[in-house]
Amino acid sequence: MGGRDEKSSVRRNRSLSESIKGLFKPVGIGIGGSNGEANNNANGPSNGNKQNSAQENTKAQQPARPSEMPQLGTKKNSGRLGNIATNKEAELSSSRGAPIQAPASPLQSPVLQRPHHGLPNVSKLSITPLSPPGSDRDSIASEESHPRSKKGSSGDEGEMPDQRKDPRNNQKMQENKLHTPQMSSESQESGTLIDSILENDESDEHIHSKEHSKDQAQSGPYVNGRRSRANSHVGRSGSLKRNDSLSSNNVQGNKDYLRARNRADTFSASSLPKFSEIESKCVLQVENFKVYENGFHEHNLKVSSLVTDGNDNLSSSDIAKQKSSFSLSGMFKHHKEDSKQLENALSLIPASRLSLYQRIDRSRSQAVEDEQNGIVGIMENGFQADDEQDESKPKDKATPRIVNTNAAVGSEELKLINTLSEKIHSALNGESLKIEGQKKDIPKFYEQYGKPVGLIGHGAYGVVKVCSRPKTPKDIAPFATYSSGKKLFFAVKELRPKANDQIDRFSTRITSEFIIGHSLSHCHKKGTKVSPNILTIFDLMETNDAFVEVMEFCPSGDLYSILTRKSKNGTALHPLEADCFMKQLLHGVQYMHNHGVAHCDLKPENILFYPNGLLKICDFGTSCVFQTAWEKHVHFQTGTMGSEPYVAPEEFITDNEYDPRLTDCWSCGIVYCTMVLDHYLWKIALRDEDVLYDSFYEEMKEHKQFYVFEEMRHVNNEISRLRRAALYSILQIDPKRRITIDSLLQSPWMKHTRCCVFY
Ligand SMILES: Nc1ncnc2c1ncn2[C@@H]1O[C@H](COP(=O)(O)OP(=O)(O)OP(=O)(O)O)[C@@H](O)[C@H]1O
Repeated sequence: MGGRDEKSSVRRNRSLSESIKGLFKPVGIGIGGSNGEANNNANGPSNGNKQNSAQENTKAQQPARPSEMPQLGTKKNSGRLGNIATNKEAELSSSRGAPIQAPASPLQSPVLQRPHHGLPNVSKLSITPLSPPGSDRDSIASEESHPRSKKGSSGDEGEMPDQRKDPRNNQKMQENKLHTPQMSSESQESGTLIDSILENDESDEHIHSKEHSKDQAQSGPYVNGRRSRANSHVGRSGSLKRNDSLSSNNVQGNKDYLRARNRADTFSASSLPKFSEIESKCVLQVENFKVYENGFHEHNLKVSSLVTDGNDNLSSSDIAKQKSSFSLSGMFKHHKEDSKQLENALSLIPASRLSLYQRIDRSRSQAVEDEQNGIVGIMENGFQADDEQDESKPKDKATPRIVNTNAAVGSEELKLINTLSEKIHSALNGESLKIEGQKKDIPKFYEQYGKPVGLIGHGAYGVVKVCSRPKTPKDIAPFATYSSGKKLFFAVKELRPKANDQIDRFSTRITSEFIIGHSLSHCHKKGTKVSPNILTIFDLMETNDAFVEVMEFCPSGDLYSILTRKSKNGTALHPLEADCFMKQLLHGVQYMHNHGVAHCDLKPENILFYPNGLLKICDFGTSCVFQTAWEKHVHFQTGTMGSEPYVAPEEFITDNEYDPRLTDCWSCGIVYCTMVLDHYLWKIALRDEDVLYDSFYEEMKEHKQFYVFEEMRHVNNEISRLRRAALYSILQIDPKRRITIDSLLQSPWMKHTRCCVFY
């Protein structure tokens, strides 16, 4: 493993600009660069473009955010390279004797004890300040109700019996107040019901029966546990329920639900079905997360607070007032100053006879047909004659031959990149934007996206505002953004160069962010659908003094805020809720990978939510294109990308070429652990720098186990086991041994996971 020196050489092999370098005829200053290289490589750029673009894009070089929403105080530095949230407040509170908010290791088996002697207080990795000593933690986190501390619990029998019986361990637990994803007795009991419910998931029938017979052969306690639960399931109310959870009513309930549930391909972002409409009893409730007798669940995430109502001059006390009094109805008021600024915004996307989406669709469909018919007009230089019907285009241009019709970056995106790059450079050089026919044809900003109604957050390049407009007859459900009543909402992110930004770097950053996000949320060939888990990017526009990116609005904000809010109440996410999020995350990442793009900065801050639990991956500013439409092979990366706690170990090795899909997979694993543990696993996956990671490394090497994973509890033994096995395969230090996203989605754990979106 590399040391710190290696890490400091933060760079990236192939940013978007590098990926496409030379593939398309430059328009002067565009990202396209020289086409000389491209002519030598019909299949796209070589893997040798290592020189520069990492520094352009890596977040390591971004200063901390100018300001943050008050409740995100600790977010400011969280997870940014070189700027980790060690969380002074957490240290402070732990030194005051606050409960340790971490998987301390009181229950580890003797064989696991040695490696983590002398570990620092893991609470330093907390993502939020700890609760004050003696604070009332949620039942799920309560050590008293921990199944393993409960005499006669049917919890994890057969897994770690010695530990559970050891009174010293129980005492230590009392001292440490474990704050890991332990299940309360109630949850655990509900888990027994959930256990039987999960067995009846039609889609998992085969897997389950396989697992089940294996289980019968291997694990007596689990089978016995199920038998012993046969007639008594205790719900939240404590009332006894008969074990006929799949009575005819419930079966009908399931069918209704399945009918109403979002299929990924007929998906409506606006609303998941209301469970109250379905006849099924709630058997588990943790805050707003409810699990029903028919096995499905409901999230009800809180709607984020607006930081201001659009007037940027509000003081922090005003902000606090705003926050507490915020409701979605407050978003219906428009704010004059912002309206003026945005009213004159002009889209940088070129107007054309055909809409961009139509053209992208056409070019992809044409490529598929050509491929099927064996027709590829390859020119001498290996490029394909460009015979599209865009009349405005000079006839002598050629595009490379498309070999991968799934790729997010194809010829239309290349054209757009060059156009945008040119326009951004012109704008930054003070030249006014020239858009043909802009006055007549192009709808004004507020007609398209409405007027500003508030400010949702601050990013590294400016604020994020919320705009809303009334729905029109042209807006047909499912809407591509959040809708409430008669309104549609959009998130509008300002992008302003920072004082020390070079034009090229800024231009590359926003072009990457926009093009990758935009193409991912629109690219699909005939017969395939866009993933519901990728944030839709609508537009990139220029105002008088900034660029603005118009996006789908996610009213429940990001996962980081959700976790920090939860942490304040002393809870992590319920494992069933976290599993649902994980499945959605993996589907989103799988979609990206299928389209030749790796995210490279997956972390809670880049995962947004709808109140119904629908997850959206956002922030493609550091994503890399590992395969364009002209490339058959995956290009590997070098250099470190992303935010330290989520970065895979192989990224820190100097000049090591790694598969960005596997590093994304590692980050997903860390994100999952953060959701259920409520703290980072480690600050950085470098043995020299992080004793926690070192401990993980040693344990995995010597015992093929990690005490944190061994102690994690799910709703029952079987799911604990399946999840643990999956976590080991995700967090494989050697990427060659790491599971792929595709295989992970096929793993028994994910197959058993009920998810809000039906893929
Ligand atoms: N589409 C959206 N819907 C709802 N909230 C959003 C949306 N986009 C951003 N936000 C919120 O706005 C805040 C700032 O977001 P932004 O992406 O600008 O921050 P950032 O992480 O610094 O971005 P970047 O890394 O691209 O500079 C975050 O709290 C985020 O949750």
